[in-house]
Amino acid sequence: MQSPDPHPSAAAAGQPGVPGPVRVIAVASGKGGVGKTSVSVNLAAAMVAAGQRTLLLDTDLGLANVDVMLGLAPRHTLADVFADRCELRDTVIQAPNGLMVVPAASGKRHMTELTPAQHVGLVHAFSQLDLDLDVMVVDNAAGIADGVLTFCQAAQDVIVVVCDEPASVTDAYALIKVLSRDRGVARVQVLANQVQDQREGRQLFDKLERVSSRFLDVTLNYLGAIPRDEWLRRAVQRQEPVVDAFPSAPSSVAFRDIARRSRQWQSPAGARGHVEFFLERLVAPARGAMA
Ligand SMILES: Nc1ncnc2c1ncn2[C@@H]1O[C@H](COP(=O)(O)OP(=O)(O)OP(=O)(O)O)[C@@H](O)[C@H]1O
Repeated sequence: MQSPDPHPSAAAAGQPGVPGPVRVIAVASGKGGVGKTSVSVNLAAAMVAAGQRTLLLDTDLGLANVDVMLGLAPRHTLADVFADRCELRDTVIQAPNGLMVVPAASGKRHMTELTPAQHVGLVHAFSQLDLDLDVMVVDNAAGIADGVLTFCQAAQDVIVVVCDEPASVTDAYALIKVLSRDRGVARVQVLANQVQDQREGRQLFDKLERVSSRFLDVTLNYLGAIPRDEWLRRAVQRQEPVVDAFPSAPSSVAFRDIARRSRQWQSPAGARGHVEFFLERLVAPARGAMA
């Protein structure tokens, strides 16, 4: 990977041939296995189906599985970019449904944590990517590692996926707490996954909301719920998004509804809504960490 460009955000919206506003949505969960990657893949696929040019970025260098879920066989991954074996643009692959994907690499234990220099390098690499995008969905690793927090802090919106297990709720709260206290994140979207019914989703949100409003200075929005759905499991087996494989499945209907509503989110005050905003916010904590 090349050294950072001193002017990484030369692109300005409105100029001919220059990418316009890109909404960056980070998906995180605290606890692993709650369905974060399923949510990232299907939300991104639903956005593509709605006509939005969407890139799905897998940042889980330890247990990456976006490519597996989509049946892709990447030649290069994010891990190759960090090892100077290729450029970021070489990693971008297109899924059959038109979704653009930057895959990570599975099993690189030594790479699970990005160093501040790697963050800066990634920022530089993104600034060189000449893609016309409306949305970038960032699938994060489970947990509250620095890299996860940095990606969430840099995005305009953070979706925290939670399911009805005590550890999921506790870990989601821990994630929201560090995002709010240490990273200044003021708003978090909560998505309940694998619910039996709508009431269960709302109850999960209420639990989180009660404790957050008492102890934290953060606004939680209830994004909705994805039902526990056998069709989603079948789609995972087929290595396809459920929204494409089984469009009328209950989970597909829920994903499309959430994708539609996410288009109506207001940008937080001060956010310019461009990919440069994401890049600058990624690079800022990295510079701080190096100082
Ligand atoms: N709404 C759902 N209905 C039925 N099964 C689901 C649902 N969401 C996720 N699953 C199943 O749960 C399993 C874990 O999902 P997924 O890999 O998306 O979780 P994750 O949170 O990304 O895990 P990790 O933290 O390991 O990356 C998958 O096998 C998937 O089939």
